[in-house]
Amino acid sequence: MLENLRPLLTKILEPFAKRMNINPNILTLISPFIALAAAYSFSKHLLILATIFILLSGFLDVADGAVARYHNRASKFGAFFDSTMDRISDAILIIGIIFGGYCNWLLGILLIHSAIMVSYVKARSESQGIECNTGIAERAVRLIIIMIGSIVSAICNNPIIFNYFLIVLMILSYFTVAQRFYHSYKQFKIEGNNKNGN
Ligand SMILES: CC(C)CCC[C@@H](C)CCC[C@@H](C)CCC[C@@H](C)CCOC[C@@H](COP(=O)(O)O[C@@H]1[C@H](O)[C@H](OP(=O)(O)O)[C@@H](O)[C@H](O)[C@H]1O)OCC[C@H](C)CCC[C@H](C)CCC[C@H](C)CCCC(C)C
Ligand SMILES: Nc1ccn([C@@H]2O[C@H](COP(=O)(O)O)[C@@H](O)[C@H]2O)c(=O)n1
Ligand SMILES: [Mg+2]
Ligand SMILES: [Mg+2]
Repeated sequence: MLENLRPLLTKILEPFAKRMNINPNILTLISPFIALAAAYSFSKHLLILATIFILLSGFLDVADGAVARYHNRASKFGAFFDSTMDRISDAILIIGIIFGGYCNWLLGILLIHSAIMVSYVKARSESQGIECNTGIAERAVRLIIIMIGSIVSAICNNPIIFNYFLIVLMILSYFTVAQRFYHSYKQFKIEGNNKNGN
């Protein structure tokens, strides 16, 4: 959904990437620790601070790729490491939200499950050679929903508002799983038909 913004983002991040001639894996590794700070902030009901940490963690997630590409350091391990750290960050954030009491354990489990399923379906599809960059609630969108929910809830001083945003997040995440599954199903079918000469 936000993939169209990538060229613009690459341009914006260029001056940063130019100056940061370091191993991009360092940025990738720092990101989950910042997510941990966000989770701790959620557990202490510091919603605005948590949002700032999510923004910073998300920034590192876009910066690692930008640095890797700018300095020709992009690697297959880097892509794998980036994706793995993102899954860890996703779970850490939700655990902090559960500890903060912004959702019950069932919604929390479903949020973690749906977030992991979104990228699992993509990863399995891509492992079979099918590109799967589709679906409404990719990671950036999921983080933005959490940030907006957190900020609105802080401004209105009403934790229930955050809970409503989390319910929407869970629904959109499972919807994305279905979108990616259907997309892959169609591609596998086309591939099968081509092989059979239909
Ligand atoms: C607060 C300050 C101290 C520091 C802040 C720095 C500022 C300069 C702000 C920077 C803003 C901005 C650049 C930060 C964006 C944050 C975040 C919302 C974006 C996170 O992007 C994730 C990224 C993931 O891509 P990646 O390839 O690394 O990882 C893939 C991912 O894990 C996939 O998972 P899934 O399938 O999607 O679930 C895996 O499958 C892949 O394998 C894996 O590779 O995505 C980047 C895509 C987009 C192009 C990003 C567009 C971002 C927009 C421009 C964001 C605008 C954000 C606004 C600033 C948000 C404001 C909200 C407000 C605070 C309420
Ligand atoms: N440590 C890393 C992180 C990322 N990459 C490369 O960037 C791609 C992801 O780009 P984002 O802008 O979305 O972060 C990833 O697929 C890798 O090619 C890397 O090499 N090393
Ligand atoms: Mg990244
Ligand atoms: Mg990432």
